[in-house]
Amino acid sequence: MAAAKTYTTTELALHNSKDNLFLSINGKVYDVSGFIDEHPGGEEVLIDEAGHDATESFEDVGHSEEARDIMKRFYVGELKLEGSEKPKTKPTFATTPKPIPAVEPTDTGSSLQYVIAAVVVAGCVIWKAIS
Ligand code: HEM
Repeated sequence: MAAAKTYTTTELALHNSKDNLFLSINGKVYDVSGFIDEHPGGEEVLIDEAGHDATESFEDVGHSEEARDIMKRFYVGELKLEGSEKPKTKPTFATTPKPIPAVEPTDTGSSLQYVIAAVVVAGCVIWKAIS
């Protein structure tokens, strides 16, 4: 089997017309020119993503396993990132980390100490009273 062709984002962007429509999903490049009319989600969404990295929009739709199988038929190569580009892959968690709330020092500890002391004192008093 021939080695997969590698496409830069610039090369990918050249395949942006309806009859020559490439897009990239999770670092792989697909030629979906022949699938536009069959796409259950309609042709518009594919045309909108023509020549682009469509990972986010593809994953946002929540495509089925069947869709991912169909996709393999259109695989033409790998996306090569240029310069400072970051790879787009399926985010399995929120990409913006939530700030971890700072643990504010509370006086819960010291009030608990007062409660324990009060219980001990009360226990002693009761024990004295009944003995
Ligand atoms: C090779 C690429 C793609 C393939 C093989 C593919 C295949 C499919 C299939 C089989 C479905 C039917 C539902 C399912 O089985 O999940 C579907 C629905 C859909 N697809 Fe795609 N798709 C591709 C790319 C995209 C892209 C890039 C978008 C961009 C937004 C997109 C948007 C949608 C939408 C909006 C639906 C309709 C979902 C619904 O009605 O619930 N698809 N696609």
